[in-house]
Amino acid sequence: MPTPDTVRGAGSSSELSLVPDVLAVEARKRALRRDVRRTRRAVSAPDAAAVDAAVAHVLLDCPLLAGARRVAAYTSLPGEPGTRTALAELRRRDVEVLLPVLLPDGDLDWELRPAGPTHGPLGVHAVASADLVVVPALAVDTAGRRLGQGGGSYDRALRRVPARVPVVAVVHDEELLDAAVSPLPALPHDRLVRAVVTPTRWLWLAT
Ligand SMILES: Nc1nc2c(c(=O)[nH]1)N(C=O)[C@@H](CNc1ccc(C(=O)N[C@@H](CCC(=O)O)C(=O)O)cc1)CN2
Ligand SMILES: Nc1ncnc2c1ncn2[C@@H]1O[C@H](COP(=O)(O)OP(=O)(O)OP(=O)(O)O)[C@@H](O)[C@H]1O
Repeated sequence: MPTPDTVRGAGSSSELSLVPDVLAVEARKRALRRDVRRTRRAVSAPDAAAVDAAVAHVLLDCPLLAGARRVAAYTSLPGEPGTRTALAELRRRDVEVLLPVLLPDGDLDWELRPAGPTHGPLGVHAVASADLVVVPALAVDTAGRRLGQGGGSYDRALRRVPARVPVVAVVHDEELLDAAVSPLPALPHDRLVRAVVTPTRWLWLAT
């Protein structure tokens, strides 16, 4: 699959000439984030509650979760497809849930819910102990590219996740883009996600 938006990283012989490309990719990411945030602000409270329930239904029914004992996830923020029902159901099923704690440098520490024998943050590498990692995104394309909030937090966290552990992003249906038609802009540091969950379906991505 062509990836015209993927820019080669440091070490390339034409590194300097790529700087404007990097700036252009970052500008395209910013514009896309602005568009998605604007659309997300328009979601009504009743719709958000229905989406929260629908996400739980899709996520908990999908084979990604089968057998998982520890899941890294997140508590949804306003506008994001809700994760509250799914988190409550995971706890009801006695699945351990790791939740992110944003560090001052943008990296992510992790807390266990319910708390384990040791309370408090477990360290940035705790995400490696999950059987499944559920990540927020503003958009995802079918090649697995993910557009996040722009802090680079999950790019760092996902580097620590073993390759065998599936990473699944949660987006609204219209935020899942066809990579052949509208590929998301991406840079070398961007980590791909393996699957996506929307309020209506889940699917593996071409990674
Ligand atoms: N639910 C959730 N938790 C998360 C993330 C996330 O994207 N979603 N993160 C992902 O890394 C980390 C926290 N980073 C975040 C960074 C920015 C925003 C945010 O709400 N940004 C504003 C826009 C700010 C701006 O314009 O610059 C917004 O969305 O309106 C949220 C989380 C860890 N926890
Ligand atoms: N491994 C890393 N270490 C330090 N900084 C990084 C790392 N990966 C990415 N960054 C930086 O984070 C910034 C934002 O990256 P990017 O636009 O990909 O964020 P994002 O994936 O959309 O956000 P998030 O993961 O927080 O939701 C970039 O300036 C990038 O250089």
